[in-house]
Amino acid sequence: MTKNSAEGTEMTDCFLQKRKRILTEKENAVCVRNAYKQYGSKNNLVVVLDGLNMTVPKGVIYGLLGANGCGKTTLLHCIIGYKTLNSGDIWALGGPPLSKQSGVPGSRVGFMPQDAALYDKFSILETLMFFGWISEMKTKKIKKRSDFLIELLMLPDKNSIVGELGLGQRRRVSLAATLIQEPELLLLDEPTVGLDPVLRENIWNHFLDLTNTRNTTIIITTHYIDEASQSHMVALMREGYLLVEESPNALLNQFNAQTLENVFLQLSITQSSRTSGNYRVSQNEFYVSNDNKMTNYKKRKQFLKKDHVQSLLWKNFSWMMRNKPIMLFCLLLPFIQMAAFCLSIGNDVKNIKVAVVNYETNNTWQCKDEMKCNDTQLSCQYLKYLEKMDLTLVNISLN
Ligand SMILES: Nc1ncnc2c1ncn2[C@@H]1O[C@H](COP(=O)(O)OP(=O)(O)OP(=O)(O)O)[C@@H](O)[C@H]1O
Repeated sequence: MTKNSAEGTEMTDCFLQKRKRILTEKENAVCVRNAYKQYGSKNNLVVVLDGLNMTVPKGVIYGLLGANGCGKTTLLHCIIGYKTLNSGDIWALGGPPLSKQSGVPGSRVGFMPQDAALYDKFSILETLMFFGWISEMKTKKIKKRSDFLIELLMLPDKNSIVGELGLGQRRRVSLAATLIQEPELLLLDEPTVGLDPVLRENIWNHFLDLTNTRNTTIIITTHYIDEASQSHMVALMREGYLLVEESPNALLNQFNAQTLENVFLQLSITQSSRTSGNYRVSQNEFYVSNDNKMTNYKKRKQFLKKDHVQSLLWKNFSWMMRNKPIMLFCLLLPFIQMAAFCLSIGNDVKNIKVAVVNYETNNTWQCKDEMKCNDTQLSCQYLKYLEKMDLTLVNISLN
């Protein structure tokens, strides 16, 4: 356990108790009940979530631990609505999985995926501007917060191009993009993997600050047990469900252990020795009734949002400014096409014989030299016009 967490364990427990007391069913940030998720078909079936229950009260850091491939990412994807459960229920911020909540604006949720999903051509600042705008933030606030996050996450110059950054730096930019909007709920998939210890400490202090000052809820997946011990709640995921979901201090007391690693070892051994997978250390105290499921689900989906359109236009514009030759070609292409068309097949025909059958003048083709306003032999006009072009008119009779 780090110095920070050791000092804060008692405070953390008080903090958690206080949160629990004031919680009502509706106030949980995330609730998962009997979640079942499988991949593949009969011959190649992988059960990733197997009756998983999870309760995340508002305003806590929830550390989700588990071995590689145990299903942490899948669980986060189901909470944000990117993937759907085969069975079971999920409530997030009082409604269904987040992407299915029409009324949940971007500023309420931040998700940092495991792979930094960033636009390579943007600079760091442009990336943060883009994510800020699509979360409906004001430009001035984005700039201020960008400066803070660039310093906090020890990022290189704000004008550095994302595509030219190292993998670790790109992940930090991705974290900054998630944090820029100060959302109500943060879901972070291994945000600190491979980071310098000092930087990890800074980031965790910021997380603690967010929960204290803004009541932000943070679900964070990690492989580092010492890191997770700084959370207000930790959960250990194994074989498709959570073996435990408690505050670190309560677990240490309950298992009479010195470290969380010991607790998890005991739990894993106990689980392995049981034939059935029904052992659960803690039961979820904050059950949410079905009535809440549709909360926030009534507003109609907005098809076009001004901020989204602005962000996308800006993204494409800045791409064009960086690729001037391609932009010029795109702008000139219609003119080039028009010119090519006119030069190749759009010219007037010349030096060909044109057969004329003119019933208006009874094929005599004796047009008056001067036409008057009330003359009806308009064909004469047209034939005279044709004669002026380099055409040879031949009068023929069809009789
Ligand atoms: N789209 C998919 N199709 C088939 N199997 C998948 C798919 N996505 C994930 N899996 C499998 O589901 C299991 C859980 O994957 P998941 O990425 O959720 O685990 P994880 O705990 O996040 O792993 P890690 O810590 O390595 O990121 C793995 O065995 C993985 O191979």
